[in-house]
Amino acid sequence: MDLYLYNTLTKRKEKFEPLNPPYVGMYTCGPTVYNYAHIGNLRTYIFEDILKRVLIYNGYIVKHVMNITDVGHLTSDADEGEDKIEREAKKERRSAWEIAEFYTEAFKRDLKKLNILEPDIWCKATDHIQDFIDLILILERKGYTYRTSDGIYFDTSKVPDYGKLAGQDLENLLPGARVEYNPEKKNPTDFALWKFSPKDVKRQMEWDSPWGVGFPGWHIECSAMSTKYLGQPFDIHCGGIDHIPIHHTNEIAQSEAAYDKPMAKYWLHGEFLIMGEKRMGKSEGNFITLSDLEEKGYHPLSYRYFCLTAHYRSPLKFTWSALEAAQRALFRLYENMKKYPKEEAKYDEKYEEEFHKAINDDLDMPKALAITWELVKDDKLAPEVKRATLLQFDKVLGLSLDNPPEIKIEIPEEIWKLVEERELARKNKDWEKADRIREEIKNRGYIIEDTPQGPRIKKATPLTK
Ligand SMILES: Nc1ncnc2c1ncn2[C@@H]1O[C@H](COP(=O)(O)OP(=O)(O)OP(=O)(O)O)[C@@H](O)[C@H]1O
Ligand SMILES: [Zn+2]
Repeated sequence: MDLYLYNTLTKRKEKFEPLNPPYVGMYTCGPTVYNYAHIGNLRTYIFEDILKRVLIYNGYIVKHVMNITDVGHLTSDADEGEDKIEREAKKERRSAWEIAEFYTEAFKRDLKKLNILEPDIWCKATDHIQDFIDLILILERKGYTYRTSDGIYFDTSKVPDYGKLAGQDLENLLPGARVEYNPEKKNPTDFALWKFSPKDVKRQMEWDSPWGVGFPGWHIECSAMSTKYLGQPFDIHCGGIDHIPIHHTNEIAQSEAAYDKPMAKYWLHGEFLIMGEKRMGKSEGNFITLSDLEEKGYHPLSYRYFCLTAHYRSPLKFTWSALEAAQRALFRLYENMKKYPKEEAKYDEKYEEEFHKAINDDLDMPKALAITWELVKDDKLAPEVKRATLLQFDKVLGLSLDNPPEIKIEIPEEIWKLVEERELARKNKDWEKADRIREEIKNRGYIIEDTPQGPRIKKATPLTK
């Protein structure tokens, strides 16, 4: 079945035709590891995971590379301000290396909790300094670079189709860059390939280079590492939509200038998770982490399910009530799954075809979920066939349907005591007392649900409180 994907480069949904089938090279811009990922960042990694699973579902052999930016990402994407890692190191009074290591591990744990398949190659910027220098040397030799007092810059006016990814004329590009326009730059859109260490502050991360001691620009990192591991051109490059006008535009400019061939064939971008009226962002100061959700009684996979309810190219507004609804739906799916007998069966071909069509239509996950529920509600299908079909879908959904998780929460001893007291009151038909205890338990942050198997205790979420 043909697979269609929306390509930011051509602004069209295109039939996916890899350069070297059945192999697919895929590069996803990884995190800048100066803090925990927020659930907005994680929405992008969930979208990329769905993309990768859909490719695998279609029989492709995917080589997935993800970088870790542990140096060079400045507080402004326009090459101004402090290095995010060094700034955090100062704040936390730890070394920049420790900060990077700590948040890299935290990031990997988040991915695991969300059932995100691990990349085949993780590449860390600080392990590839020589690769960056080599690429800058090629650009220098070809006349694309110039020197200012604070670094080596790329001259974007030398690239006739600069900005083609964003599809705007240069006047409209990079409003941020123009505001903070460094007067030594020849063009507002020019960007740093190598920055010199400042004279007044000692940096923790810095390296010698043919131009002076300093550190790489953020964009050169992804250009050099993607080409090193996937060649050029490679098939798919992705990230969040904020990467279109600056980061990916600059990656394309450097890589194509260096090698005179396209960088990647397909460019896919995930829309934002919105919090209130703005995108969720560390720099926006309105962010929530996966641990915040867990502390409030939500399972990470409920967040994954929540993300699947929207198309990756639509903004998604985060609300607690929507997350609550997603958790309920997911756990209803688990309840159904547990009821089906674990017998060998083949999946239902009609449903599988519909599901496959939906995912191959530019990853239409809301439709794929609707088909999933249609299947669950279909009385004509044998339960073991339902199970087999759901397991087939789960190769893409990634919701652990074969092994539904429980929400593991620590229930304090005192709450158990109250639960037992309430059970006793109920046995004695003292309903008033039982209700009083239920209220008491609720005030302490837990919810009792009476089920035929006895009481079940859950941590109260902001909505059930
Ligand atoms: N609100 C959001 N919704 C979805 N994806 C997002 C959001 N904010 C950032 N992203 C994406 O998350 C990924 C990781 O970004 P990165 O680690 O560079 O975060 P960041 O830019 O430092 O975060 P922030 O801008 O929030 O401080 C990128 O692909 C980026 O496009
Ligand atoms: Zn990148």
